[in-house]
Order: sequence, then C-alpha cells, then structure tokens
Amino acid sequence: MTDSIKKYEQAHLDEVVQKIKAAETAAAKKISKTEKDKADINKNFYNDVRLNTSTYSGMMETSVSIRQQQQMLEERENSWQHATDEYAKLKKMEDTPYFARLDFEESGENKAETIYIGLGSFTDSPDHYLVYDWRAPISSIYYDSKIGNVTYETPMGTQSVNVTLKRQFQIKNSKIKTIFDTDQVVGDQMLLDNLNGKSSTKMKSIVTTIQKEQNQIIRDTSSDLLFVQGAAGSGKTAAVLQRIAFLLYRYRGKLTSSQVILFSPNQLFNDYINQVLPELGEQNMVQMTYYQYSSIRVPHLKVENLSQRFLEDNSDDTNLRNINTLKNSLDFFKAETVYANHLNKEDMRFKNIMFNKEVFIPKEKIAEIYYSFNENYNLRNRLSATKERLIKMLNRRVKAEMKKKWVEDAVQSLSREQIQAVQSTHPDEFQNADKEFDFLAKHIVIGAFRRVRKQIVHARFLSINNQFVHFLKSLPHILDLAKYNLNAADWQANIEKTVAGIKNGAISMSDVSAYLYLFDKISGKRPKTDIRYLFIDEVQDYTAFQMAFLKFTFPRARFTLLGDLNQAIFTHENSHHLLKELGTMFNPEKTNVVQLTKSYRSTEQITDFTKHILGDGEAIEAFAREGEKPLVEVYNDDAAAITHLKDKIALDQQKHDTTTIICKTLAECKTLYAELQANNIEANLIQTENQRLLKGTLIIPSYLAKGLEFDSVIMWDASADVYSDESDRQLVYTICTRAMHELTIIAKHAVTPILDRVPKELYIMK
Ligand SMILES: Nc1ncnc2c1ncn2[C@@H]1O[C@H](COP(=O)(O)OP(=O)(O)OP(=O)(O)O)[C@@H](O)[C@H]1O
Repeated sequence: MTDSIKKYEQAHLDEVVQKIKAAETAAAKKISKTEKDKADINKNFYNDVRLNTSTYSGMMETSVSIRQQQQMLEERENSWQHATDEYAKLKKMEDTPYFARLDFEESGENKAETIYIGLGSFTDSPDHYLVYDWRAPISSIYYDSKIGNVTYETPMGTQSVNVTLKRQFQIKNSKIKTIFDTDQVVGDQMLLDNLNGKSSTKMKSIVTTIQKEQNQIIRDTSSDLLFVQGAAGSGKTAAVLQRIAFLLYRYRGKLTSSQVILFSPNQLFNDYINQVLPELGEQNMVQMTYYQYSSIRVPHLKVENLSQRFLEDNSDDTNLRNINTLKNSLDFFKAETVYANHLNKEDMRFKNIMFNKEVFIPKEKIAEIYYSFNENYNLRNRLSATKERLIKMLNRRVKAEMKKKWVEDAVQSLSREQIQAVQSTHPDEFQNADKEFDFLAKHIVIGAFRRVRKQIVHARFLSINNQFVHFLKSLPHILDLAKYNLNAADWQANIEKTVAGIKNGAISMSDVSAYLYLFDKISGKRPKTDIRYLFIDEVQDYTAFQMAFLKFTFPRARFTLLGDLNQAIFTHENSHHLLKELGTMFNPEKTNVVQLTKSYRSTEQITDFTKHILGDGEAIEAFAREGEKPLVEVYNDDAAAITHLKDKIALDQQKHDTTTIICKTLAECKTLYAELQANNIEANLIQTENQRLLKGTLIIPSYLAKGLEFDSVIMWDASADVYSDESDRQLVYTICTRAMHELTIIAKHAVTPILDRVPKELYIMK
C-alpha cells in the first residue's frame, strides 16, 4: 500500500473522528441540559402544580396539573436516555469508526460513490452517511462480492452496481494500522490475522471478516426453517449471533430482543457468548438451555442434568438405548398427540377437590361434568367450561355450608374488632340478629372457600402424574413397540422406573418433554406466540421429540437451527435422522439447508487430522493457517503420563497459551485433578455448567466442552479401553476439534482404535 493512500485514508479517518467528537460534545451538552431540566422540574414541582382540593373542579385541575408535570419529566427522561445511548455509541465508534471502504457506480449512472462500513452508522446531517452500518443492504456487497458488476438485495428489490474498489482497514485508537485492497470476497490476510489470535474466555464478534456463506445465513429473511449443518469450527455460532444482530436491525421497530430466544447447549456456553451481542450494540435476547427451560416448568421435579444424561446415553444397556430412541422420536410425539386428542372422549384422570380434609367435589362428579360438554369442545375449552361449572357449584354450596357447626363456632369466636370490620362492609343496619349472623357466616364461608376456589382456578383437580403414567401404559395400543426392538415387558419395566423416579421427585430428560407436552395439552396452555425467532445451537443433541415440542410451544417463531451431525454426543447416530424428521415438520418450500464446510477454528494440521476421525466422505476444508501436527503419546505408566502433562502445561504457559485438558467423564476429571494437585500443578476443574470459564489451565468433561474452543487442548486418557466403541467416534471428534493451535492426545498402554482411520503422516506418534 503506497504511503499516499495511507496518508489520504488517515486524513479521511481524522475528519470522521473529528465529526464523531463534535457529535459527542453535542450529545454531552444534551445530557447535561436534560439533567438540569429534570432537576428543575423536580425542584419546582410543588410551585408549578396548582394544588386545590377544596372543590371537585379544583381537584380535577390539580390532577391535570400533576399529570402535566409528570409528562414533562418523562419527556426529559426520554431525551436524556436517548442522548446517553447516543453518547455511549459515539464513544465506542471513536476508536474504530469503520473497517472497510467500497467504491462503486450504480448501474446506469456515471456517478462514483464511496462508502465506509462500520459496526454502526454515523451521519453528520440527515441522510448524509459518513459510516454505514454493516447490516445495511449496501454493506452486503462487502461480504458477498468481488470487484466488478454485482447485485445486492434491498427491501425494495435487487439492485446492481459496479464495484471498483474494496478496501479493508485495521484501525486502533483512531489510527490506521493496516490497509488491504482486495479483489477477493473478504481478504484472507485479515481473516488470518484474526484467527491467529489467542483464545479467550469470551467469544469475539466476527463482523469484519464474515465469509460469504456465513453472510447468507446471517441475512436470510425468507425461511421458516434455516438449518445450518456446519463442520466443527466453521463459524455456526459466530454467524448466528451476527444473524440475531442483523434481524434486530433489519426489523427495528417491529422486532425486539425479547421476541428472540436462543437455546444453547449449556450455561458455560451462555457465559462464553454473552459479550458478542452487546459488542454489536444490541441488547441480549432470552438465552437458556433446554434443561433450564424444562426445569423451570416442573419445579416439583428434578430434571436429569447433563452429566447424568451423558452417562445414561453412553451406557451399554441396549434396552435403555432402545427405550430412549423411542421416547425421543417423532413417533412418540405423534402417539402422545393421538392420546391427548382421545382424552376429549374418555380417560381423563381427576383428583377429588378437598375442603377441610374431606372430599368436597368427588372426582367422579368432575369427570361427569368434564364429559358433559359436546364433542365440539377441545381440551382447552372443555377444561375452562368445567372450571366455570365447578365455581358455580361452589357458589351454590355457600348457603348449605353456612348452616354447619364449624361456621357457627367460627362466628362465635370472632372478636369485637373482627365483627366490626366485617360489619363495616355492610351498607345498612341489620334488620335482626339472624340477618347479622347470616352476614357474618357468609363472610366466613366465602373466606374458607377461597382455598377451594384456588384449586378450581388452578385446575389442581387434574392429575398430571397419573395421566402421564396412563399415557405410557396406553402406548402399546397406539404404537408398535417392536419397531423399536422392545416388547411389552421391557416397556412395563421402564414405566415402573419412571413412576419410581417421579415418586422420588425426579424425571429423566427423555420423559420431561413428554410430560410437559401432555400437561400443556390437557391444561390448554396457550402457545407462546410472542417469540418470532428461535435459535438452537448444537441442534444435533436435540431429539425429534424436543423439536416437535418446541414447534408446538413457539408456533409463530421462525427456526434457525445450527449443528454438526457429526458432533452428536447425546443422540449419536440418530442425529442423522433429525434432518429427515424436521423435514416433515416445516414447509419444504420455506426450508433452507445450508452447509458450511470450511473450518476456521483450528490450524490446517489439526483440521486435517480431525476430519479423518470421521468417515472419509466428510467434506471438511481446512483454512490455511499453519501449526504443529497433533501429537499422540502413549505411556505405560501413570507417573510418566503425568510428568509429561506437567511439562506440556509449563511449555504452553511460556507461549501464553491456555491449556485445557478434556476428559471423557466428570469422574475422570476429578481423578486427574487430584493427581495434578498432588504434583503441585495448578488447574481449575469445571464440574458443572454453572461455573465460569476462568483463565489458566482448565480440566473439563467432554460434554461441557461443547461449542467452546481453547488454544491448546490435551485429550486426557484417550486409551483404547476408555473410547472402545464405535459410538464414541463423534465424541472423540468433538473433543479434538476444540483445539485452535495445538492438540495433544495422551493415552495409557494403547490409544483408542477410533484414531486408526487417521493416516499416520498427519500426526506425530511418541
Ligand atoms: N468469518 C470469520 N471471521 C473470523 N473468525 C471466524 C469466522 N468464522 C468463524 N470464526 C472463528 O472460528 C472459531 C469457530 O467458530 P464457531 O465457534 O462459531 O464455530 P462452530 O461452527 O459453532 O463450531 P462447533 O460446532 O465446533 O462448536 C471462532 O473462534 C470464530 O470466532
């Protein structure tokens, strides 16, 4: 890049920064002015308000005048907020106002235009843009196209332009560090610079180097289902966060962050990504794990956590695996829907409504009422009609109850103050003592019936536990168990296990969705129609049942699902059916399946190694970033393995790399942690997803490392007897693909046969 260009661009940058600073000064003035106005209004409140409460019109006037003062305060408050936000935005911009420049001519016009692109837009007068937001329609050229004639989409339709220059900048503290002119889509040099950086406990924004295929995901506005299948490290998570920011910008005024929900694989991951969006200037959306979502909804039951689920899914019990395959399937969801619909005719389970430890309305009576409505009723209005009838029954019972002995006793024991308080609610004098007694008795009965009323209003007479068990028992009549290699006895045994669990206040992950779905169906819970966009990261670990349930719960949401079918550590091979099953849930014309094959996280050497762990046919392309070949080390005794581990950690520390040791299970992590402590090696053990990712050496179980990345990864105890089975292949792949710069695999006696597929020249064996 010639000096004159650099000089020219720095002068332009200086000019923009100057204008940003001028805007900052204006915003700061506005902030102090509105602050002063607010203080004045508060100070003069009682001087300015005309207080007159002696006449009706005086009171009206007073209230109007108070309202006016309040409105003035609110207006100042809004302007203050606006100016403060503006000021914060400008402050952020001042450091790095933009990262790219585009020169182009609009078709048919001979006028050359130059625009600069940054994290947000900046104008010095209305419609005079000094910087365009990266999400503006015109900015997509920067991500999508090379030099020459290109088209881009706008809300008004397709536009064409002739691009004559694409320039990228690296700017820090308002100074240009580097400039690249590129005829490429997004120059590799800038990407390489970004990827060479060290890992951090927080994910970074990729705005400046979004790749063309990622941009298509980010800017998709037409699909109901956008399914992104992407290799490990291909930027699925990074792209989806940019997509959220894009959608909030594109539909600003119509879409707010509270209408967006992101399901993430675990809470550690939530913590990892929570700085990406604020960095983009967006408020965070609702973000949770499926476990959190289901746990909140069944506070009386403890839902199986990640660690328990991992152990169960990886157990050798084929019967249990078959049961889970069935419970996780779309067939099971459909069977439950059939079952729920049939409850419109019969088999609804009820509990007695109790009062003072006695049956007040027997369950048989409730059933009679419930089924007295004609067949046009659905479960929701059948339930509300039943509630209405029960409330009427309750009201009719007040008179009869007033005659009971306990009521007489209660009236007798009322204190003088209590009697006076009740009487004061009666407008006239009582005609006689009987009338007075009736009034007090009625008051007492209605008070006591409040508990019954609550049981009715909250539908506590439904018996979700019994109903769920009844559904499980009915299943063999709805669905052919043999299709899942199960027989009636297997199924019965599993029902008993579920019942025992619920009695102990626990429920498995595979049962909880079915339990909630049935509950929602029978209680007629309204779906959540306010959520417009739903995102799921690591969707390969979701079951078809969960997906169908989410679709039922969020019927108006557009779904963006990201995953890697090769990293299914819970659903294993079944994950490959997920896409097929999803295909039946969404309109195929509004479904877009995008594949990302280029992996950005790891060095070329690591990506070449990891892709061979999978089948040969996997189309995974490495990004050309050089590093060492992965190391595979096999030791015959534990002490030697630990000594080597110690050396490796020390070496990484010298290079300022963070080392993360990934073991298969939590139990193995704990054993290793104890051994490291005994050898005076400092490390942080991540045991649960509620912890934070700390700097320094980490030890983490495989299922919690999902979605994360680290400078140097050590796969600990990759021995043949720990990863013995074909079913561990996806897990090994997931672990190894967490490494950005270095990968070391340590085994005892013999390394897992899962690595047999990897050509010897792709790693160093020690
Ligand atoms: N366009 C890009 N520019 C800069 N960095 C990128 C880009 N795309 C991806 N990356 C980086 O590559 C790494 C992997 O990205 P990300 O975690 O989004 O991948 P993923 O597909 O979700 O991976 P996994 O499925 O393994 O969890 C991150 O460090 C991300 O910042």
